[in-house]
Amino acid sequence: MTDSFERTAGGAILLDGNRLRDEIVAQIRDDLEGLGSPNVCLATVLVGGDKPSRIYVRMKQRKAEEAGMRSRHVEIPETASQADVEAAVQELVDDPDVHGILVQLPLPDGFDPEPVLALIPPEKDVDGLTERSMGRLIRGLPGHVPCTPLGVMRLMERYGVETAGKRAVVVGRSTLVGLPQLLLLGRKGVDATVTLAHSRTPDMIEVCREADILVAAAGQARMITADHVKPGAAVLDVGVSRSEAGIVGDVDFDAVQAVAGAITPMPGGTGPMTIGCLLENTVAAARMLGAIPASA
Ligand SMILES: Nc1nc2c(c(=O)[nH]1)N[C@@H](CN(C=O)c1ccc(C(=O)N[C@@H](CCC(=O)O)C(=O)O)cc1)CN2
Repeated sequence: MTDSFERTAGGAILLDGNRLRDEIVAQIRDDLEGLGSPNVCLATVLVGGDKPSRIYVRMKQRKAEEAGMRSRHVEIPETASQADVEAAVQELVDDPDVHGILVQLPLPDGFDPEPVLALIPPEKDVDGLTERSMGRLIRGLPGHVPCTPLGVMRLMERYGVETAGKRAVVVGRSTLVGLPQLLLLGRKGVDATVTLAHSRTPDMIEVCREADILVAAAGQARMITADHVKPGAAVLDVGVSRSEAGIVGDVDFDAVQAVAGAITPMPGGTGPMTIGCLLENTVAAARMLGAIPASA
């Protein structure tokens, strides 16, 4: 790992997602200004009134605007029908001025996300979560990659965490994070040897302690303790639990930072990177759709 980065009290490199997200936003803003500020538009769809989802969507819109993009927002009440949601998404699919479409997940109970996501063509699927984008990821074809696991990769790259020949353990098997993370870590050129651990994994501590890179994405507050971590390992926390005391990750930061070689804070680690990568995917979408010159 390269030195001269900010470190925790215990000496681990702080994998600062806010900082890298801000660098990404500034870079996109400069690039778009250099191209004469073309129309690049991210559309967000929020169904129902879930408070965290509303916060995430607002953050996405705000950062998109800071990056010099347009943002379009469609809000659909929980009383609407599945057909209403599908019609709203179809309208965005058909609109040539919209380059990226993001349906905030989870949808409220009673809505099926699959037919909604299936409407989004791969070029506009800036979340990378549709069947076709996931299939492309598995097949190694070009396409948008899910933002949170991509953000984990970008953080490791930015802070010089080596992956080739290293052992990686991903805890959690969600389609949003765990499964695509597994694929990204094992990709040619990244070349980690990856283990997927989950709620039915026996000997979780021993499995995690083998990891040079540990990605915690189980949604179990502070489940990763110092005992789970090999000294010097990079630990990336993707889990989010909300408590009276605020946001809590899957990693017991205070204990683990004393053992790890590098660690994400929570908040301020992988969450902001989800948004940074979403914006990068949106620029790539605009390029695929011809709104930005291919060579830029
Ligand atoms: N369609 C999608 N839905 C969801 C995704 C997603 O990638 N696509 N991921 C999560 C939520 N999410 C983005 O939507 C997200 C979560 C957290 C953050 C973030 O920056 N968190 C901050 C803390 C913010 C707070 O105060 O609440 C941090 O970690 O520092 C951004 C995006 C589920 N749904």
